[in-house]
Amino acid sequence: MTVPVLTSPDQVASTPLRVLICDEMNPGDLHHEGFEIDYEGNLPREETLRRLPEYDALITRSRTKVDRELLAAAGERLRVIGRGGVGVDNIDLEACSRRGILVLNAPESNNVSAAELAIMHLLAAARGLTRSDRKTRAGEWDRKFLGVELKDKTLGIVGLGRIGSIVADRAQGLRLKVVAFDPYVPENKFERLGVERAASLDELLTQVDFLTVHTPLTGETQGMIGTRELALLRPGSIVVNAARGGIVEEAALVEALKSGHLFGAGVDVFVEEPPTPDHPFLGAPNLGITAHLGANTFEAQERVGAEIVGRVLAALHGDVSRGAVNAPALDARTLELLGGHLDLGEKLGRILAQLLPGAHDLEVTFRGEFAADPAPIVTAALVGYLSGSTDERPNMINARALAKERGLNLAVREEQDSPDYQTEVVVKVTGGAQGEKQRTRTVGGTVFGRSPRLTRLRDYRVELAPEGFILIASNQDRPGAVAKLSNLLGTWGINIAGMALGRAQKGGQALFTLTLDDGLTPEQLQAIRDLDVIDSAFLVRV
Ligand SMILES: NC(=O)c1ccc[n+]([C@@H]2O[C@H](COP(=O)([O-])OP(=O)(O)OC[C@H]3O[C@@H](n4cnc5c(N)ncnc54)[C@H](O)[C@@H]3O)[C@@H](O)[C@H]2O)c1
Ligand SMILES: O=C(O)[C@H](O)COP(=O)(O)O
Repeated sequence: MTVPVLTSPDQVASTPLRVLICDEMNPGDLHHEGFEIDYEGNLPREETLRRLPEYDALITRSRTKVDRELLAAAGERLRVIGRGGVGVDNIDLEACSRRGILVLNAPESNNVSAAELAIMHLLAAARGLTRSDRKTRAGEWDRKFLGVELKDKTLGIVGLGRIGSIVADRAQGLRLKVVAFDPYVPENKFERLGVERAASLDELLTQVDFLTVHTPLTGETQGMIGTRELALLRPGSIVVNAARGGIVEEAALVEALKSGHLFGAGVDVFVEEPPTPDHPFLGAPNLGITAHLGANTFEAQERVGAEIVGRVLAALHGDVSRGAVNAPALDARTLELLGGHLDLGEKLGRILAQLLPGAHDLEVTFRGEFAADPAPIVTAALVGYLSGSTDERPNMINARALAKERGLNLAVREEQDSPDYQTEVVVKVTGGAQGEKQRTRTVGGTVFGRSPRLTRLRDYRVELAPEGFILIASNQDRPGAVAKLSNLLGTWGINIAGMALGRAQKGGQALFTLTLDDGLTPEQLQAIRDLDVIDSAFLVRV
């Protein structure tokens, strides 16, 4: 795979490349040959916008919103944006990609500090720190308050990534039992960390005394802890959010504190930062607040500065192997030859991520003759399999490294013969706890012209355009099943865009796959599962 060379060596030698750091960090040594780095700390936004056209790269933290306005102000010169930290939700990645701007982050540098802050919030809430501090300052010597011990209690972690894992380790040091919910992480990571795996979020919530969230803010995690979820927690629980504002719904959290259902809470992050003076958090009882300080330690900012400056300078020299968040980068010729297959690989990966997340093995089989080295199709399948579960936005540059970090083993097989199609790509994932029965899921596809087609789902042959929503239903092969299902979809006004039937043998288990123009509500999916002619049904989004 070829990555874009952002700057030719001649250019580097003749004109210094200019980098603007507009947010506060410890940028370390600013003298690097061939570069001019301006560190401005908290540069006012209008100044950033005014000066940006003179720079090749911009380095920010979460304070600076990299939106369309900023990109428009930047003009043509800006080619790299470095985020000194993990979360890139302040950056419009789509707009950056469209303008050909590479976005990098520094996800390794501040995770210890963020994890320690989460533990601090847990302890502070358990012992009523903010309440006692406020009262004592106001002249009230209140020694009646009774806190709770952490020892022998259970901590629930949502998101067992870099920070969640460190929190688990520190919590075990405090003699807490740790249970986590993270469907995207393989079993061996739970085993290595000595953390019990919860099969679902609800299962986690009902068995913990304390809850802390450490996921990125995605469509799936936004509001994932709301009124219903908080009610599932035991009375007297404590909730911590040092990840992103809105993962725990703000109004629901305030309500649960006011009603006394929660003993306390700690937050480091808000939906809108800084919060307005009338924000309901500010009057909520036993709620410890910090001003998005998770990464604010001397140590973290020293590491963040060195890491992001190093990555940005390397990228300006054409090395985008570390920290790339956006921009799949293949040369035009490979894209031309493999384009449809890359799209296919990503779609197969995305389908498998929904059928069997958290796998430990992913195997890709290539059948037939491909117009170019098919290796990038493996990367595309990884992009699809890993997307939606990490802040790092898997792409063609970082997907293999992310897979390695997650303990996802890769295998590739090539078969010369492709009996049914000119080429076929089959992707199989395997997951499950060590010593337990392993589950596998297989999907396959081919390309007609430049359009991907599904050719195989589990052990069944299908032929379907993988688009929109795919309903996968299995039943005993007998008359009437399709009619009952399509009638039901018809009563909900849901249009069937395509359909494929497959069966292992006459009268045996059959699988039908329908592509739908719209999704289904959980109730509609349940109604399908309840049909007497259906054994199981899943909906995947491609
Ligand atoms: N407060 C701060 O200053 C501060 C500092 C650093 C990071 N952060 C935030 O902390 C969060 C975690 O960072 P990280 O570096 O550990 O990220 P990470 O990508 O290493 O880990 C995130 C984990 O969340 C899991 N996940 C994703 N979607 C999920 C879902 N729907 N349900 C359960 N688990 C899910 C992923 O599988 C992954 O293991 C991010 O939101 C980041 O922005 C905050
Ligand atoms: O995502 C992150 O890295 C943290 O939220 C830290 O953000 P900050 O660099 O703006 O403190």
